[in-house]
Amino acid sequence: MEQQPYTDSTELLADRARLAGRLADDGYLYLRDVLPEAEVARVRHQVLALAAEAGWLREATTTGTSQPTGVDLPAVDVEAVARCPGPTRQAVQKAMWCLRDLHALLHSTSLLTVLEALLGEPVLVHPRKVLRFVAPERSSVVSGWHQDYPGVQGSPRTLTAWTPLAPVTPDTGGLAIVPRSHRDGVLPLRLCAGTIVGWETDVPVDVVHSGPMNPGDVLVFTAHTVHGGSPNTGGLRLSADCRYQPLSEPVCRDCVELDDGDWDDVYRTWPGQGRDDPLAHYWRELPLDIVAYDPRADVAREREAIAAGRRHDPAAARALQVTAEHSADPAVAAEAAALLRALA
Ligand SMILES: O=C(O)CCC(=O)C(=O)O
Ligand SMILES: [Fe+2]
Repeated sequence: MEQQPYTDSTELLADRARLAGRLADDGYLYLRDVLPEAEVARVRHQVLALAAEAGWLREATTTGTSQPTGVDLPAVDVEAVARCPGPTRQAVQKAMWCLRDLHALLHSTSLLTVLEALLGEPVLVHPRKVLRFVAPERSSVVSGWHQDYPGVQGSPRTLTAWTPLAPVTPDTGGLAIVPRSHRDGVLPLRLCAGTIVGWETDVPVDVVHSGPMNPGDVLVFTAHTVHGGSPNTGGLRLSADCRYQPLSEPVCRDCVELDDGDWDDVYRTWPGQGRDDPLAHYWRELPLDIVAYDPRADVAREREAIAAGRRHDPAAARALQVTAEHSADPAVAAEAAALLRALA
């Protein structure tokens, strides 16, 4: 697998047609200095404050952890994060994700201008944003090669923006992109025990684009571009991602509604509990075509994981665990749990 640096498309920002042409050719854009650095730093400090409160950080130092760009990041106390009981860890991550400034950052005018230029029409910013707090050793399980479309559904023209909240170095790894991988629609998957979802895109990966990134830089890629998080052997990797689509196209309900709790729980942490806040429930004013999530591909994958489990295929371990925890069919979940125990 050949590693090459991202193609820097920053200078195409002034030329909408060439910018859109580059995205259509390569399946992604690497753009420097799109987001205001002070706004990124504000979110980073708030996330780090929550991490410190949870006891997840070692003493902040100004030596040793200094990154090349001069951002001083405290080191993560990996053992403390590992010791943290699951529900507490989820609560801390949820508190990070709820931060109003995180949501506001992903609505920044400078970023929306780029996405409107690329989509050529009014844009829906997906309400469900993602914050990733990746401690070094957690990265033995990576996001793995995948396309966003099967999970996001709705408009196939959806674009993802991925942005680091702290510098991405070769050690922390960032988001690797398989250039020109977006041209053949939805690609097949294969079982893979080392990824978060238990599957990865089943295509040969010859060339990968990656590289260091600074706060303010953004990667934009299509819903069919193959990409995945790189292993993190360094310090904390902090990033945010969000999806943007043409407002006129269908959007999947799961990109708008939360699985656990409702949006008012999120806004409870916002100033004035989000009352009269233009960022709260903003999509309710918009003429959305909301469609149901189509579970057929997930169901087929659950069946495949079960079949592989019955063959004692160790590659099915993670997919069986996900099926055991999340299948909508209790009999399938129970069989997945039993097959997983048999594999161990
Ligand atoms: O940061 C990662 O590990 C994965 C991010 C990703 O898959 C995305 O933003 O769509
Ligand atoms: Fe993704």
